[in-house]
Amino acid sequence: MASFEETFHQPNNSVQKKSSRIIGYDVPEGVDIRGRYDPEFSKILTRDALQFVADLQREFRNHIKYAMECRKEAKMRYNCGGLPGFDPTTKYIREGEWMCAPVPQAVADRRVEITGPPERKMIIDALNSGAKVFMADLEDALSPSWENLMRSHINLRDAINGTITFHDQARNKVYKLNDQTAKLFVRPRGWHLPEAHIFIDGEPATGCLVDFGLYFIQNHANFRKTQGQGFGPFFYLPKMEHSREARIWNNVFERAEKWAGIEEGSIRATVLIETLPAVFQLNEILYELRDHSVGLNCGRWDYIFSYLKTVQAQPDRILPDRVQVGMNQHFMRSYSDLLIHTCHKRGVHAMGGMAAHIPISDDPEANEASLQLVRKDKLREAKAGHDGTWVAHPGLIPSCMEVFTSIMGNLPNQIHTMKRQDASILDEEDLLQRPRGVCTLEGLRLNTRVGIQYLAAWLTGVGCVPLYNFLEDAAAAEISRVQIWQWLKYGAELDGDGFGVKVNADLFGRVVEEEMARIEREVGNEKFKKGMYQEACKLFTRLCTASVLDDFMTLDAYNYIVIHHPIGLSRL
Ligand SMILES: CC(=O)SCCNC(=O)CCNC(=O)[C@H](O)C(C)(C)COP(=O)(O)OP(=O)(O)OC[C@H]1O[C@@H](n2cnc3c(N)ncnc32)[C@H](O)[C@@H]1OP(=O)(O)O
Ligand SMILES: O=CC(=O)O
Ligand SMILES: [Mg+2]
Repeated sequence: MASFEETFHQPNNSVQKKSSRIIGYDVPEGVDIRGRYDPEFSKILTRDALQFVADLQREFRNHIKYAMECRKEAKMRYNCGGLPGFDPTTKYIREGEWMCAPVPQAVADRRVEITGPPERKMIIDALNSGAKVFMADLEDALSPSWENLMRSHINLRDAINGTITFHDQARNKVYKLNDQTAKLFVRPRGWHLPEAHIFIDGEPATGCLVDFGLYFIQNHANFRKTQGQGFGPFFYLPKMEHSREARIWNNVFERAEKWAGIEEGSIRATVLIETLPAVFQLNEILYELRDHSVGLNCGRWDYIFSYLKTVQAQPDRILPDRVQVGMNQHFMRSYSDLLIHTCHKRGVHAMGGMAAHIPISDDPEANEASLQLVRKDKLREAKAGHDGTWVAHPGLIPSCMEVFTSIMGNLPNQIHTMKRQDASILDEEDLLQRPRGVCTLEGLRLNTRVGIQYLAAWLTGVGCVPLYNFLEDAAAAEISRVQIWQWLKYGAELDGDGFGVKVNADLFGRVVEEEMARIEREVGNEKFKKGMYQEACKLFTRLCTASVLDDFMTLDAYNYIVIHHPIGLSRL
């Protein structure tokens, strides 16, 4: 018999033997789990679940590869001076008379939705929060370490079973679900991210197929009984750039429905419109998903990030300070108005964007001022015709609920009452109008401080953090990263605060040094030493100064959080 040493260090550790006792996952042919073994995780990673994920991977991997190649090809066109626009070959879809399937009763009213990573306490708080929907986020708000991912699935399963509890030892407080809870949506990762702890046929699995597959197989039956009134499960789909990517999701849903023996159109999804190319595909995306759609959402933080990426080769499109790129910019307002018009024409929800403010607990005056800004933004959304909106923190729910109710009254949504016919004429010029505003040294400093702190948190497994009274997640931090890259590349002039200096490597180097010192002062010496600030600084600096812009900072950062077991196996 092989020694413990020999068996534990075998390259395929899906099944690890300790003496004669099996301590590994029971995997189907071609599947290799390289994440840590845990008996609790094995209840999620059942043989059936892994077979289902492997089947999805095998059926769709070439479609995904093709879609990712098309993204590269489009990027090349934009980098040669092109801009995204409406596709003449799909005019018949934009102008055709068709509707999405009727909205299920269970999710007709979505006036306030709360989001958050599926941590145990957070899920309970969010489901009990009084919001209509909780979007459990495996994407912008989650650092997708193996531990986080597996625990998220355990927590989601327990939430849907209604058995989830959490004991806060420090406060001796027990958390459990109320009788009335929010409806649960799950957001899997974007198409571009691999899941490097699960290999299928020798390749890392596609992250979102793992997220979808494990969640669906475990929960579809219970979800439809307890949450969806016969429909579901419900999803949010992030970061798509083209309707061909929506078609893959539609096919995945059909495949899953067939597998589960449930009616076609049971699964429903809201697509985040959060890339610049996707705003020219609103109809096409809804059309592909028309039997599975519950609308579109303005993912405005990623949208700004995507704007920066898409126009990266165009020095005349330098973005002003991040804080100035709000919904008052013509291109942002046009995006939201066109989205509302399109969704309502096709009979589905047009969801608003995330309020990044979070309560300021130690300063009532500042808190009230911040809440006023949120109310103003939400009033704009409700009046424009959005059917609901996003908040990141339960403290914002009552105000946002009040604002939407003041406009919608007892109606569950505005799908049939706010057609926004006026927005039907919005064209490429409106959607691509150059943003106005100024660049400042303080903007450069803030981007640097926020970007480094966010990455430092992400590397230690925290995907969403409060920084300077705002939430910072992957989408928001990406804006900071790409903005610095753009300012460096084109030597942007920081004239907004009277300094009149040009951004160059020297200035950025000094800012990084000074902001690292400030971070150390703010978080304290002890936390700074123990944290991942130096690693984050190195990574962030590399990303900002790269000669070729990285598509996503989380792709590089992911290499730091992948831990293969047995420890020491190569990661990708
Ligand atoms: C661009 C986008 O993609 S947006 C979508 C992705 N981003 C998100 O989902 C952000 C979600 N929000 C969060 O993660 C958090 O609100 C943070 C990290 C920003 C701030 O969290 P904290 O510092 O814990 O906030 P705070 O201390 O004020 O929390 C107070 C209470 O509210 C709870 N809480 C805070 N945010 C949430 C939330 N989103 N959902 C549920 N409960 C929450 C806390 O757990 C805490 O509960 P307790 O009193 O029972 O202990
Ligand atoms: O996911 C939401 C966003 O704004 O990005
Ligand atoms: Mg996003």
